[in-house]
Amino acid sequence: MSVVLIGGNGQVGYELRRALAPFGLSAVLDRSRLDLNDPDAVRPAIEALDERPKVIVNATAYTAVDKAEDDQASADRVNHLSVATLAETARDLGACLVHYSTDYVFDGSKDGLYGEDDPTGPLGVYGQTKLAGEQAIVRSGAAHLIFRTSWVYARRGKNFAATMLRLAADREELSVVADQVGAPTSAELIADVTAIALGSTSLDPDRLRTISGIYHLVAAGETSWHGFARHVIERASANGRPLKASPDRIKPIATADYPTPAKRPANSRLNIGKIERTFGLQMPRWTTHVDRTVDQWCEA
Ligand SMILES: NC(=O)C1=CN([C@@H]2O[C@H](COP(=O)(O)OP(=O)(O)OC[C@H]3O[C@@H](n4cnc5c(N)ncnc54)[C@H](OP(=O)(O)O)[C@@H]3O)[C@@H](O)[C@H]2O)C=CC1
Ligand SMILES: Cc1cn([C@H]2C[C@H](O)[C@@H](COP(=O)(O)OP(=O)(O)O[C@H]3O[C@@H](C)C(=O)[C@@H](O)[C@H]3O)O2)c(=O)[nH]c1=O
Repeated sequence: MSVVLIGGNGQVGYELRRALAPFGLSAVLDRSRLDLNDPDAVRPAIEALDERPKVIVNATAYTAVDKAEDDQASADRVNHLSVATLAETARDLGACLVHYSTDYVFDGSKDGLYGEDDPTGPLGVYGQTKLAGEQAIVRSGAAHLIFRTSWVYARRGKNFAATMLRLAADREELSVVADQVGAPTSAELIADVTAIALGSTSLDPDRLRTISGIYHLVAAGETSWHGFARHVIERASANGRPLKASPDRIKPIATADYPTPAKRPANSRLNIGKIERTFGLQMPRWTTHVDRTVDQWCEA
C-alpha cells in the first residue's frame, strides 16, 4: 500500500499525518520537497517517489482569502494549475487523488443547504481558483475524492477561533459578523473522515473509482462567525482563561460593517447527506470539536 501526503504542516495536513498513519503513509511531501508555485515541479516529484502511490492526498492550498485578491497568479498556480498537473499525474499512475475544497465555491445566495451538484459562483479569487482546481480534477479522469469543507480550525495553525481568543485577551470588545452562516469544522474531523472513506475501499482501485466524486464534509448544525466567536469565548471563560472580552462583549455586526478585500458568501451551509449515507456516518455537531479544541488550548 502506498499513500502519499502533499503538505503535512497545515491544519488538515498535520491531522492527516496521524489519521493516515495506519495506511502506511509512505511519504510526506512538504513545501521544501514540492513547491506548488511551480506546476512543472509536480509530476517529477511524484514520479521520483520510491513507491508508486495508490493514493495521493493533497492538503495544500493558498488559503489567504483576502491576500489572494491581489495575488491571483500565485493562488491560481497553487489551487488550480498545480492541482491540474497532480490530477493528470495521478491518472497516469492509476492513483486516486484526495483533495479538499471549500464552501467559498458558492455565492451564498441560496436559501437552503448547498448540495454537491448545486451551481457554483465564487465571489473571490480564492473561491475561483479552488473551483478551477476541482474542475480540473474531474476533467482529468483520475479517480478522486474531493471533500468540500468550511470554516476549518485546529489546535495547531492559524484560524478564526485562535484569532478570536488572541483578540479577546487583548481587547474588551470584539465586533464579529453575524450575517454569514456556516459550520465550523475541525481539521481532526476532516482527517478522520478521510481515513474512514479510504478505509471503506481497502484502497482497492476499482472501489476508489466507484466512490469517486465531490462530497460535502462539514460538522452538523450551523452558526454565524459571531456565534462561533461567542462560543469559543464562552468555553474559554468557563475554563478559567483570563480574557478581557467577556462573551456578552462580542458584538454582532453586519458584513457591511466589516469591509474586507474579498467578498464572502452569506450562506455557507453545506448538505452532508451524501457523505453520511455513503460512508455510514453521523457527523458530530460543530460545538463538539470546538469545545474539545478550546479545552486543549486552555490546558496547554
Ligand atoms: N482553512 C479553512 O478555513 C478551510 C480550508 N479548506 C481547504 O482545506 C484544505 C486544507 O486547508 P488548511 O489545512 O486549513 O490550510 P492551511 O493554510 O492550514 O495549510 C496550507 C498548507 O498548504 C501548504 N502550501 C501553501 N502554499 C504552498 C506551496 N506553494 N507549495 C507547497 N505547499 C504549500 C502550506 O505549507 P507551509 O506550511 O509550508 O506554508 C500548508 O501546509 C485546503 O484545500 C483548503 O482550501 C476548505 C475550507 C475551509
Ligand atoms: C478577525 C475578524 C473577522 N471577522 C469576519 C471577517 C469574515 O467575514 C469572517 C471570517 O474571517 P476570516 O478572515 O478569519 O476567515 P476566512 O479566511 O474568510 O475563512 C475562510 O477561509 C477559507 C480558507 C475557507 O475555505 C472558508 O471556509 C473560510 O474558513 O469574520 C469579523 O467580523 N471580526 C473580526 O475581528
